[in-house]
Amino acid sequence: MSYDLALLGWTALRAAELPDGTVPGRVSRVDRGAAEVLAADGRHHVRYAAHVRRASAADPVALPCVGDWVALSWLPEGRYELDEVLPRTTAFVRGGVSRDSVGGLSGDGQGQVLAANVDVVFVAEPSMHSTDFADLGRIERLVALAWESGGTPVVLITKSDLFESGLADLLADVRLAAPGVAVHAVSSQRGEGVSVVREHLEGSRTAVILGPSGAGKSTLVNALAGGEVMETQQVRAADGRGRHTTVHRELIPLPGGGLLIDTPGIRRIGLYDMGEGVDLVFSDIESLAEQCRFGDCGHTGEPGCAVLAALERGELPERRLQSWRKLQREAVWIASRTDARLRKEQQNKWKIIHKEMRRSGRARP
Ligand SMILES: Nc1nc2c(ncn2[C@@H]2O[C@H](COP(=O)(O)OP(=O)(O)OP(=O)(O)O)[C@@H](O)[C@H]2O)c(=O)[nH]1
Ligand SMILES: [Zn+2]
Repeated sequence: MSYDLALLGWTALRAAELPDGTVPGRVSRVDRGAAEVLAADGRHHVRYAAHVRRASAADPVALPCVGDWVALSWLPEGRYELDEVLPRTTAFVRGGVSRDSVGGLSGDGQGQVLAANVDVVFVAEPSMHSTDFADLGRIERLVALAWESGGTPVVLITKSDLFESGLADLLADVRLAAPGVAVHAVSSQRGEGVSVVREHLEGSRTAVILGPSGAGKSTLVNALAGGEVMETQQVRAADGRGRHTTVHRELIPLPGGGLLIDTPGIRRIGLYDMGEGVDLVFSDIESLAEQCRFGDCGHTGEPGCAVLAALERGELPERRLQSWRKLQREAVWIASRTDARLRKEQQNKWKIIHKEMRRSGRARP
């Protein structure tokens, strides 16, 4: 069994970063301390080299994750070992804070990479869901998250068949909420817009689909995969063998080209991983704010406030301003949590250094 690495997204740029004497592979799944890796000569279950384990213990961000390109070394005992995680071009990092089992926040969190080397981030929002219409605020959050990862967001208004009458207006509103982002209407049920989604995956790009439960993500994945979410003949180089059994895979090569990453972590990803993406998704308000007379303008009635002026002229929707304020409050809070963690780390580091200094001082004759 073999894989065509180009169809898994391997590029000349990445090849230049591969250490001599190793072979490349892409992580399709991780288990504790081991990964499933797709390589030119097949699929391998590999353990991490000692230096990878050490680096990961010091900083969880160094842990291999789904989507990573890695260098494999052949060991004398006849198996591969994961020797290095190649530089990531993009990453979804759950940093600083993490959600605990009851959905609250636990402050002990350390950065954790949920998926790497994701080129395209589809943000799926149903045109209509139960009695609700598309939630623009949620789109803004997820687009911010997408920017933060380094990937390119693409908004998909799903289930477009349910809201045909208002679709044009809705798309216009969504385009205002996500400046500079491609916005498409999709109906997996009717097969409309699916080919546009596929176009974003051309060139063997890797994507994730974010969105609320019931947005139609799974239905869209099946539409993209042509009904079966499994490896296909096309991705596996011809090897004369038939299709093999479906294995739970989190990196899914699609028959039409391109790959999807679908993991529980990515499905649960939410607000708490946004960081500076907020500035990008609200670039219109940010640039208005730069025109305010006072550098520290709070946009609450100060003279010469460009933000409120735009609001009065009807150029800035009230909803969007509120959304921005809300996200900013949350971002500040998250930043303060993260900083608290950093401060603590710094303090610990200094404690160790001081201890060392005292020790070496005592040791002196
Ligand atoms: N009318 C209509 N219904 C759709 C469309 N796509 C999906 N649905 C329906 O919406 C419901 C939810 O779809 P799913 O694909 O399971 O949604 P999901 O986003 O994967 O949901 P989770 O797995 O909970 O995250 C199902 O009943 C689908 O049949 C569509 O294009 N039009
Ligand atoms: Zn202002």
